[in-house]
Amino acid sequence: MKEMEQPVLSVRNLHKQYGSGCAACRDARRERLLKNYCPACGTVYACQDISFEVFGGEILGVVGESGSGKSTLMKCLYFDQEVSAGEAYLYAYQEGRQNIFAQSAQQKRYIQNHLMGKVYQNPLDGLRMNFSSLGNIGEKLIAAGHRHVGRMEARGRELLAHVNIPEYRVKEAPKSFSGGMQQRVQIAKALSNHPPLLLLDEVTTGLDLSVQASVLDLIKMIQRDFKISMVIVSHDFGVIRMLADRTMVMLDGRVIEHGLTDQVLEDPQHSYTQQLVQSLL
Ligand SMILES: Nc1ncnc2c1ncn2[C@@H]1O[C@H](COP(=O)(O)OP(=O)(O)OP(=O)(O)O)[C@@H](O)[C@H]1O
Repeated sequence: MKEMEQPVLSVRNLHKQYGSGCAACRDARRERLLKNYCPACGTVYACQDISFEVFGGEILGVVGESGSGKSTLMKCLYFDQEVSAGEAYLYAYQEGRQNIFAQSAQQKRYIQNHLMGKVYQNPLDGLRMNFSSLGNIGEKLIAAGHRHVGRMEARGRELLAHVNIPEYRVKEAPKSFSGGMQQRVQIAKALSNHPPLLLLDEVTTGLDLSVQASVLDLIKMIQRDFKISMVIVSHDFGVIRMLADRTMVMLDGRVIEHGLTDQVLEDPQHSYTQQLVQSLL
């Protein structure tokens, strides 16, 4: 019998709140929230009880309006923020037997440096603007324990060529690049250690439409060439439709719908998803 495929990432009951809560909003009293916000104490319930899996080579899209909790979810997954509760398992880490949220700071750094890549909406968060593009990739390789300068440079050149940075510009710093080129360097950097999982947070937001299209094409090409699993967050269902195999719709910190992207598009169940799909027509 064929063994069940193990998920690359499995997230269970992830919860993130900003604030300690009060008698009016704790436990089962969440119906008293205004969207994700407790008017009595100001606590924000940014992510509530989020569970999902990502399988080998697939793209999971996360779509939702501003403030629905998408970026918080990504920050928690990449340890940019501590979760308030919940568990996550990466198959590449101890064969998925250890909750990565419960690991030491050192182990979390190991996971960040070897097993995950993240591409931020704002290139300032993912790149050192004054380092050369090759230097940015070198930094990530050094953090993962590489020391051989020649091999690191060769890897950097190979990756930058893959994301279409011209060979003659690889020693330039990203600060002199266009927004689209900066995102390409971020993607190359995130890929440098062959991570099994890539997290992309609103990576095309703010780019011109034609530049957006070229970055989306690049993401599709990377998935095809490297068979890498991805979680892609966007407020734009058009982006998710183009890239994601499965889609999770978030509203007010909760997942309100989850399914194959085609299914969600053809037969949206929740009224909010219906509005999102309508807006695409
Ligand atoms: N550091 C923080 N302190 C308090 N509340 C926060 C903090 N960061 C985010 N929030 C709140 O958490 C909620 C979710 O924010 P988040 O940035 O995850 O949403 P989003 O769906 O990514 O939206 P956007 O695309 O606009 O960033 C929002 O209500 C936001 O105000």
